[in-house]
Amino acid sequence: MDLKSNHTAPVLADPAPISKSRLVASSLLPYSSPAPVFSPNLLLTVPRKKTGILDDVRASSWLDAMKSSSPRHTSTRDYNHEIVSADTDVAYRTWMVKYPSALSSFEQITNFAKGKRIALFLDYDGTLSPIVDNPDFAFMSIDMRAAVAKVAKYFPTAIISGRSRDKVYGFVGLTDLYYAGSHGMDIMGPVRESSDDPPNCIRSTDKQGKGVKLFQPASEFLPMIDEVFNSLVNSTKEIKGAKVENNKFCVSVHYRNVDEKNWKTVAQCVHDVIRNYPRLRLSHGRKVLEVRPVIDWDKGKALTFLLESLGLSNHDDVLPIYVGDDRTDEDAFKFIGLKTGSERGKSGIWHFSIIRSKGE
Ligand SMILES: O=P(O)(O)OC[C@H]1O[C@H](O[C@H]2O[C@H](CO)[C@@H](O)[C@H](O)[C@H]2O)[C@H](O)[C@@H](O)[C@@H]1O
Repeated sequence: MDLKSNHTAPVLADPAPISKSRLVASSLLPYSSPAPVFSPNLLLTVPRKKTGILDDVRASSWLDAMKSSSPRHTSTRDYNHEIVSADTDVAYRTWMVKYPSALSSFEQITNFAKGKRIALFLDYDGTLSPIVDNPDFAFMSIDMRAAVAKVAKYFPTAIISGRSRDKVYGFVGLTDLYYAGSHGMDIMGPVRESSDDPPNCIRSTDKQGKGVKLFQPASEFLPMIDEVFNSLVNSTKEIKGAKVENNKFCVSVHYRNVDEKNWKTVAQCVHDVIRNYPRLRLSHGRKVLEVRPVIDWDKGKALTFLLESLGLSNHDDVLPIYVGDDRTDEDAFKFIGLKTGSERGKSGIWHFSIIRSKGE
């Protein structure tokens, strides 16, 4: 990997699929076989409806989804060696074989990256910051900020978060990065004179006065999202521990601090509000229900948009890397897996094992 080159990278993400621990996978394929094959199905384990509207919160799949999107930690490992406890199930072991540790495979990954232009895409919560009880206090460490600042000197680097863009920028505070908030529905990216801008894309300047492209494909949903946010704040106000967060183009309803016996009530509140909005859908995150517009846009599409804006799309020598830990990150993994697969006839995923506290 040429650290002096000004561009590109492998994709690291955290699907936390069938496992009970946080994982980070990379869609890089090691040179050697057996090649881990990217399997989107493996990563998508929570039942979802196409419309996103839940028909019946009493259905067991609903609470199952809430529980499985917040897996409990049962295994122990360190950063260099996989140490799997006795209760780790077969599916998890199989997964680990298919998607080996990125840290143990680091040489393979750097070999793969040699001569390539890397673009780095990072999720925020659970990836750059630890998962904490209060979403307002999910600060990244000084070391993490320094590491991100350093890598951004060598490679174009973007954060793609479920948070509002302003909020995630407030947490990260680095000016050399690009930021996409609201699960990619609010992108501030680089301007490339030769590219055609899609509708909803405007040229603007950032806080430093630098020319930027602002792309908000769900802008028409702003009033609806505000309305839904207010309704959800109101309907959940009696539920102890529930917290509703306005992420501009989507709304998060947190149940991390709600007693599990009241999760159904949270679900019912969300259901009762969004049943009146057929153009909104629901997705699951870590102990959070996310209400978002039904548009064909996600973190994978945001990654594609940013690559294009950087002038790095459709180049064989470009290696995008995505690091993430949540279900919404799977859209980005999927894009990178498919891209890598179709362009190189193969694809690869690695994971990072990160010690996670119980119930995180
Ligand atoms: O795409 P991300 O940057 O990972 O954002 C996804 C959601 O992250 C935040 O919630 C999660 O982290 C909180 C702080 O650690 C934690 O309290 C919560 O339980 C997690 O779900 C954020 O608050 C959400 O708005 C984001 O959508």
